[in-house]
Amino acid sequence: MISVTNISKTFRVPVPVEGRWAAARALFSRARTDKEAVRDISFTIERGEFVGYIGPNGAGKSTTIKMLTGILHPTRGEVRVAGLSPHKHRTDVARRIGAVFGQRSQLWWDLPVRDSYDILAAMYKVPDRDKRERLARLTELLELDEFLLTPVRKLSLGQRMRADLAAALLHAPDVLFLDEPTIGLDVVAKKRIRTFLQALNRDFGVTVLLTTHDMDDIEQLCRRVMVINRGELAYDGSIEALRERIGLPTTVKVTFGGSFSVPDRWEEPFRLAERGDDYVTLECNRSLISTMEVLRAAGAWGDIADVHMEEPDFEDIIHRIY
Ligand SMILES: Nc1ncnc2c1ncn2[C@@H]1O[C@H](COP(=O)(O)OP(=O)(O)OP(=O)(O)O)[C@@H](O)[C@H]1O
Repeated sequence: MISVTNISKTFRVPVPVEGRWAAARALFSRARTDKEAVRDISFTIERGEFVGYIGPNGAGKSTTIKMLTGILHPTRGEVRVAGLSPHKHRTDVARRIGAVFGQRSQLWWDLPVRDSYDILAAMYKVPDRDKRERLARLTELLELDEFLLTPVRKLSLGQRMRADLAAALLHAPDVLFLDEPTIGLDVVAKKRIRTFLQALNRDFGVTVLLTTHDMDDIEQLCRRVMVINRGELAYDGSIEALRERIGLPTTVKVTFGGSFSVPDRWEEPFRLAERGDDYVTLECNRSLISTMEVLRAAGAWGDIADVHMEEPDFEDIIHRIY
């Protein structure tokens, strides 16, 4: 559905000026230099995938999305969305894709939400019947009823995000690009958006590329994650494989029913992290040993009453990569 081959994007930017009166001198300086915002990135995304695209501020995420949507043209390399070049076939590609930029609405600020949908449907040449059917379905799924007649500027952030999602889906795109769709939302509103996105991907087969700084978004929604750092693709694969690659330990807390004794040494590759009155906390790398094997070993130390397992926090993993 999306194929990206060795794309790079270079911007001409003013040369940074240092020293006395730097700001004033920068204002009048004509010196320019090249800044490579995206460097030699390649990936493919199949139809129906839900992929997370993450990276620190300034890593090149938005620049990539802009090249995928045809807003920017790569300096080098090739982009194909549904077999088409977003730059050369911008209108055709626009019909196949939807985009939501959390920081900025594509709705008309002073108009009631429903009027924006009428304008967008006309722009995308959505037949009247399709528009009515889709809007009815989206209204139900996103609970738009309560504010369809309200001007966009009066909506809460959560309502606006739902309204924007519906706007991006009115022309039934195959691919949805989401840039921070849950930014600034409270827990309940985030959950609502995530549930909707899950259903959209699962039930309607929409391919989703999600950019976010919210690691819970990624963990709950994406099977695959791509990490970009300083313009380069640093990782592309599953969250589980990323956990294993970084090698942060899985923690297993074993509580014993009665007395227990910890031997001085054992064969299996796990370590004792903590010992309490009635429990031990063990750390292991699950690519080296299964939890069952850890428990089998700990079972020889006493009667196990309870087991609690914790995977390494995704946030910690990301910090390691950045
Ligand atoms: N139009 C532009 N002209 C010059 N430099 C740009 C332009 N757009 C982006 N850049 C630079 O390219 C780099 C990548 O920016 P980009 O917006 O793609 O990052 P990002 O990963 O989306 O960051 P964030 O998480 O902060 O949104 C940054 O150093 C940015 O300053």
